[in-house]
Amino acid sequence: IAVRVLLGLHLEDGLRKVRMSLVPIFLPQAKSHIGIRAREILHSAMEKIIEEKLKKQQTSDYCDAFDYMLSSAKEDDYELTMQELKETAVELIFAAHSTTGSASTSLILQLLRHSDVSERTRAELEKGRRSRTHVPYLSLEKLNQLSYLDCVVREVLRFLPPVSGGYRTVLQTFELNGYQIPKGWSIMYSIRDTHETAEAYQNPELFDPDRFCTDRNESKTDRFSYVPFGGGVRRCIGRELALIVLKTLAVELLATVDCTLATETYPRMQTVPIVHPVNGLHVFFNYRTHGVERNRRESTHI
Ligand code: HEM
Repeated sequence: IAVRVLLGLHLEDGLRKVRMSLVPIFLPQAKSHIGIRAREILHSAMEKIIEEKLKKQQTSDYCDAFDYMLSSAKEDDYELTMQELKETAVELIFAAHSTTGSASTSLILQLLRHSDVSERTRAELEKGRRSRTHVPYLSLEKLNQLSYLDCVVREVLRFLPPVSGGYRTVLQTFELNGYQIPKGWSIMYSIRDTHETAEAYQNPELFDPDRFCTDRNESKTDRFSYVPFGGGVRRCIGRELALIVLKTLAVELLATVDCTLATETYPRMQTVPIVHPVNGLHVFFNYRTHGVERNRRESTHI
């Protein structure tokens, strides 16, 4: 879906299962080697698909992210190379789709684990709603008014940040906590460790959306204590979109269904390459009608 919507590309069935490597080093004995090979297969297939797409004339008004990328490069009199196109395509698929998918799963998991949080979010949603039978009309303004929902989404991204960290090249020697970091080094900053150890947070091991409520707002004193989207000039460009997607998902779910776990125990979480439950999250969705459950049950594997 991400490939089609973002890039207007159609991957052959066989390629859907190709897993991309996120580790940019070649280790013959390690699994990253398999990943790098898979990425080569993906890149060469993508090259063919991109060439076909470039040949085709734009026949409809619909533009995908790929079309925008090409036209904005053209505006700057720049022609993107095939390598740049392929890398951008893979980056967009991973950066936009896997991250939001991971955060959506974590959001549902945390709502399941914390029924008090679900109920408070639902109560906020139902405030000012004319009828209990329909999903409220969602405008951006309405979403922005849901302050507790904002705290919940922010806490999900602190507690289970989809991306564990990022890479940087040191341009200038600097000192951090008494350690000298030399110019030219490649370093990794850890989002997870930051969220688990930053002094700004009271009991960081607890899932506590209230830490972001206006009177506490624990991350306000330290600019880099809350970094689910990275920081600085290379901060995530999809941040606002991702927050809207996550809040919309929460509103839709809380307004229309009750979720229950379809397995006996909560799944174990894995953090590599991106935070996700081992073997997925299995959930029953029970439709809500007039506050009463309709006798219809659907189990979904997220
Ligand atoms: C919950 C969802 C998301 C999370 C947690 C997330 C997280 C991140 C992180 C940690 C980075 C690295 C920033 C850095 O190096 O400091 C990043 C970069 C990026 N993200 Fe996201 N992201 C999300 C959604 C999206 C979406 C929806 C899009 C596009 C529509 C997107 C596009 C990008 C791009 C293009 C970059 C590279 C920016 C650059 O290198 O300048 N992301 N994201």
